[in-house]
Amino acid sequence: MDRYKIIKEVGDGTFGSVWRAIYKQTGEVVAIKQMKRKYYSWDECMNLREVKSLRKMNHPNIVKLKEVIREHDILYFVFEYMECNLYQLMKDKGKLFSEAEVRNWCFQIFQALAYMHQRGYFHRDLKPENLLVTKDMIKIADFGLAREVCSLPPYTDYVSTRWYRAPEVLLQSSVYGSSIDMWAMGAIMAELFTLRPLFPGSSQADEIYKICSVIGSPNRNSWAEGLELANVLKYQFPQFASVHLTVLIPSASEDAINLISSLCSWDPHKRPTAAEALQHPFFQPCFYIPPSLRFRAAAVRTPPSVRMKGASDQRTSRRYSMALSDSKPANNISSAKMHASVSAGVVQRKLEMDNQEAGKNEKLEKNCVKQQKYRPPAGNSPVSVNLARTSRAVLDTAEKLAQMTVSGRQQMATDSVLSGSGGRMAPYRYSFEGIFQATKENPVLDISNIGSGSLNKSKMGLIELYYLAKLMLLGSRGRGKKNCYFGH
Ligand SMILES: Nc1ncnc2c1ncn2[C@@H]1O[C@H](COP(=O)(O)OP(=O)(O)OP(=O)(O)O)[C@@H](O)[C@H]1O
Repeated sequence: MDRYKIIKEVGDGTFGSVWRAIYKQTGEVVAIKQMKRKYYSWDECMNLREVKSLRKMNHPNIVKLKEVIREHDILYFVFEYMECNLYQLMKDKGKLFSEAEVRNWCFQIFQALAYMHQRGYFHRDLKPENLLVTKDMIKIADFGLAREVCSLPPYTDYVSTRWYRAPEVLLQSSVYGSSIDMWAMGAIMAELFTLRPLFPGSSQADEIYKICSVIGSPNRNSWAEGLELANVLKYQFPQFASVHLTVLIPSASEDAINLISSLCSWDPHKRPTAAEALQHPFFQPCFYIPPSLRFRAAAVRTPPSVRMKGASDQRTSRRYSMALSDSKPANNISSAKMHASVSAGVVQRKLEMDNQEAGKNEKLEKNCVKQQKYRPPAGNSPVSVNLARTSRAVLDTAEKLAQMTVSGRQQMATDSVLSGSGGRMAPYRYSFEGIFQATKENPVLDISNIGSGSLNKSKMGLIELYYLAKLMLLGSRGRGKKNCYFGH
């Protein structure tokens, strides 16, 4: 730990306290989570869900675990540092977020969830406090409760914070799955619009009561399994008719309301998966750039303007991956608080984020995918099939278009023709302020902000115009098909 300079505490959770720190050698800012209980062996640490799941995740919207350190039986996780959590952001916000902001965040989170769920994990404790934000970027953190989809039920341990807890978990089902994350996302999305929790239950029973009072009590049609679960518990749902969510979330568009309603469906099978949610009309203005292109884009150039100072890349994290030292303690460290500089002691550190793990992961993913029931992305309506096709076409076209623009971009990078920021080029990063909300790490392209005055054509290269025109064309094709998704 003496390699880090501890700056200040930035969070205190159930299992650990989190500190902002600086990696002395490079000046990189990191977050160090000091676990509250002691760990007497490495095996114990490596068996932790947080370690097991996070070491397999490599996604721009999942907070990166850079290093694991055990020193004097105290366990530290070193993460990439994020400025604040979504709860803090909501708390400090004087006015409501714009729909574009909500969309941008949710799009990123659904991408991370799609990645995670596909790889056989679900988070189980999604809440605003576990969504970390730096500028336009949002990342999922706290994998303390993450579980493998393939791990065998029954799941009997405590999961999720009450306000975001899915009804099947409230009713003590032991066979829930990744759709509990989707429920939580519905509640979080609604909260982003209103800055108030949608189901602020004061107890387990009150939580169900609050849910009934918003989405209406379940019946045989909406959730037959739920009635059975309630029956087992001898629980009777309070009787409520549903309230139209527009009444509770007046600032949200019809598309947003439609997505929140499907996410907050009683029946877990009726909730969209993360991959399906990404194709919802609410995200129509967002544009997803496939990971293959992100890699190429990153290889071209990374403008300093969008890169966190000292933020590490994978190469940096791999540098620590082999290290595993074991020496005698020199000083004892207080388990209560970390000090500005910690002396060297029994140090064991490890980080696993290599391709071998990724390989293993693919296998797991395949197995999991096999076991999952196939569900068509958007019901069986021809409209939804069209939508799915349109989205696929958008992706394909994006890939082709971006391939076309790679060389052009590279060439122009040298003469700054396209630069919107003093000669700094941003391949695939669309540096035109107010138009594109995209970063290398999370290239979400939001064209919803394009307005008459927002384009500075003099700064815009032909390639951008072509790309933009294509996007708008593709985007407009889907219009008029809204509100038909997920059969609603
Ligand atoms: N990488 C990070 N960068 C900046 N702040 C962070 C980071 N990770 C965590 N935090 C802050 O610390 C808080 C607690 O972290 P975390 O949720 O991981 O701890 P926990 O003990 O598992 O909490 P919980 O009680 O939710 O289980 C977060 O809400 C966040 O504000």
